[in-house]
Amino acid sequence: MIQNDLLLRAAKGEAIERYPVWLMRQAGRILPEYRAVRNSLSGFKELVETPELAAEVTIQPVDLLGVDAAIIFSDILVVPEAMGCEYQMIEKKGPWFENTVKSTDDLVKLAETDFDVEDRLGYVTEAIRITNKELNGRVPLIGFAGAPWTIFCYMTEGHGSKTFSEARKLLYTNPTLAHELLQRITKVTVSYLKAQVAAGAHMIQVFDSWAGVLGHAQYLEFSLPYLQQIVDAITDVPVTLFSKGAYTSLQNIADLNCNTVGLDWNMDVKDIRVHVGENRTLQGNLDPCVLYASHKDVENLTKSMLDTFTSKRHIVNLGHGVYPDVDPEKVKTFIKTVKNYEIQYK
Ligand SMILES: Cc1c2[nH]c(c1CCC(=O)O)Cc1[nH]c(c(CCC(=O)O)c1C)Cc1[nH]c(c(CCC(=O)O)c1C)Cc1[nH]c(c(C)c1CCC(=O)O)C2
Repeated sequence: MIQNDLLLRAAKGEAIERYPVWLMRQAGRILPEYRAVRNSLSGFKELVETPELAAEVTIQPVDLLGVDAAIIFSDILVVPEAMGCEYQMIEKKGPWFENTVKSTDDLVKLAETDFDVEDRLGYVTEAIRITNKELNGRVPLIGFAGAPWTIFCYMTEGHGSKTFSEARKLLYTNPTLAHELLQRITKVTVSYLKAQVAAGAHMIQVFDSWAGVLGHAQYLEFSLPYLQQIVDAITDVPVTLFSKGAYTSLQNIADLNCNTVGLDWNMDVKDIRVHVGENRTLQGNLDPCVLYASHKDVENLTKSMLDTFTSKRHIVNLGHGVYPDVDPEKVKTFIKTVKNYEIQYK
């Protein structure tokens, strides 16, 4: 039994007393308590791969910030790694893959997709089990994975990019290879997410962080069918699809069998509600930069966002992950404002 199950009720469209609130990338980054754990280790990956410590930093924002959900501390890049593309997390630079997939030869060198997820990613499911034991039902625990398109971006490009032109190049020069790789990623992602649910994740979020580099037709061809396979396979818990920058495909995303659609801060909540209707919960979407403003402005701008909601079907969040140098006190003001806001749509 979960004591505070607001998040799950909001995702399913059930009655709520107030809007639930959590932050993407709340585990880590902004908390000095996170950095203390992180700095005692050799690096980010050691933290990700040590279940007791991953559980500890997962729970920190619940204790210190008062969010209505925990999200398991891990990374979307554990999936390509399990498939045979090892990554390094380079300080101040981000992810780096020594081996990328650019040809059929590269594809055949990858691991078979029918490996046992517990074998290669058991540290994540173990972290989920430990977290739930320690949370003791206080709030739900969110599991997650990258969308196949976003994982494809890292596996082909090898690192972050503004344009992901290497990834997009493949869509034109070798679409067959692209689809093969996307299908492989999808297969592993489905097994991985099922393992997270079996271990105790109460909800799943799929991050399509690089949706915005694709045009509408390409999104429909290279991302949406794979998201569809995922939502159709994860049936036991609510699923959120967050496709950053996918303005022109939002209706198609909402038409998939998901519970919640994540919105980035450029998306207009009112407008999207008109198009999506009452059958989906919307998550988001305060500009993460609002948290650099004064406490008074954080409060006012959060209230202004809440005033645009015309439904109970909302989960409050930022429009993307919280930025690393944000003052945790501003995050607390954001959370407090949401908690004190009187909801009109019960
Ligand atoms: C694109 C992406 C990645 N990882 C993730 C995404 C999708 C979300 C998004 O769009 O922001 C998802 C992610 N990464 C991390 C989480 C933990 C849970 C949470 O708090 O939300 C989650 C959900 C931890 C992390 N992942 C990373 C850190 C920082 C590393 C550190 O502590 O040294 C954390 C806490 C590193 C990471 N991991 C990634 C990058 C580009 C980087 C480097 C830059 C950055 O910090 O964002 C890939």
